[in-house]
Amino acid sequence: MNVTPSEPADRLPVDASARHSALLAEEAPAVPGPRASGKPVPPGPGVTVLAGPTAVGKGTVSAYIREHYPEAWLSVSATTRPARPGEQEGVHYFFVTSEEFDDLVDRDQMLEWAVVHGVNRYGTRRDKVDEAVAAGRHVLLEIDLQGARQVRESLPEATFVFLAPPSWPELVERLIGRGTETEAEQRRRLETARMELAAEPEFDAVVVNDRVERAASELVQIMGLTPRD
Ligand SMILES: Nc1nc2c(ncn2[C@@H]2O[C@H](COP(=O)(O)OP(=O)(O)O)[C@@H](O)[C@H]2O)c(=O)[nH]1
Ligand SMILES: Nc1ncnc2c1ncn2[C@@H]1O[C@H](COP(=O)(O)OP(=O)(O)O)[C@@H](O)[C@H]1O
Repeated sequence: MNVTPSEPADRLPVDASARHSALLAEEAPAVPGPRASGKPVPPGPGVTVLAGPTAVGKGTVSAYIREHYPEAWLSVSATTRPARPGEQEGVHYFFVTSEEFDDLVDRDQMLEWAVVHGVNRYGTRRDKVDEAVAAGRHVLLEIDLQGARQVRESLPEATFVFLAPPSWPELVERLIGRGTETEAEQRRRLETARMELAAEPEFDAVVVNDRVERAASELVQIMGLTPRD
């Protein structure tokens, strides 16, 4: 008798909507609600750190601020990841080789740096931030949680803002909707996101990214700038 062996369920091909439902069906972690900063709004220029789980919209909110609030100074990170189509050197990132990144670290030029999502290194150039603060700018660093923790060690006076999703299902939707990661990578990032959400109490304030303009307006207010609604 010729019997076709059945495949284990986890190797069966599943369509995208089934994968989507599977990711959404997993137990949702607690998602923090809005929390005002306990710290007073800085009277002058200073550094604000924006962190939060993958796909919450950190890049989107930062891009909105770059476009609509030219008075804010957004740090441009150095990264070893290759540029994506449309990304410009010095605008989105400083794209450097692994050797160049090592050199920046060895010369203590990095305010903070981290391996993000297990592959590439990202870091903030200390000299650029110092220059911007000295020039009286309100500085925004959009970095990951490991980097935020390092900045808290070296610049405890900075303001630390956690960007939270409106809900866990919405975060899953944004990650899937962005469509830039494989399913395995999405799963890995969602596991990391669970840990990142648990770090919320380390931050001075929580801004919920429900609508980009609203979240940006709340963030610039925390930075000491005047929001435009
Ligand atoms: N620690 C640290 N993290 C950074 C820095 N720049 C970007 N990141 C983080 O790196 C991650 C990857 O960013 P990106 O390359 O734009 O990829 P994408 O978010 O997956 O589209 C995000 O979580 C950023 O917050 C940095 O200078 N330092
Ligand atoms: N307030 C929002 N409402 C709906 N979708 C959003 C919002 N903010 C961001 N997004 C979408 O969510 C996805 C992830 O945003 P992105 O900025 O890439 O996240 P992060 O930089 O935190 O990884 C993108 O497709 C983006 O267009």
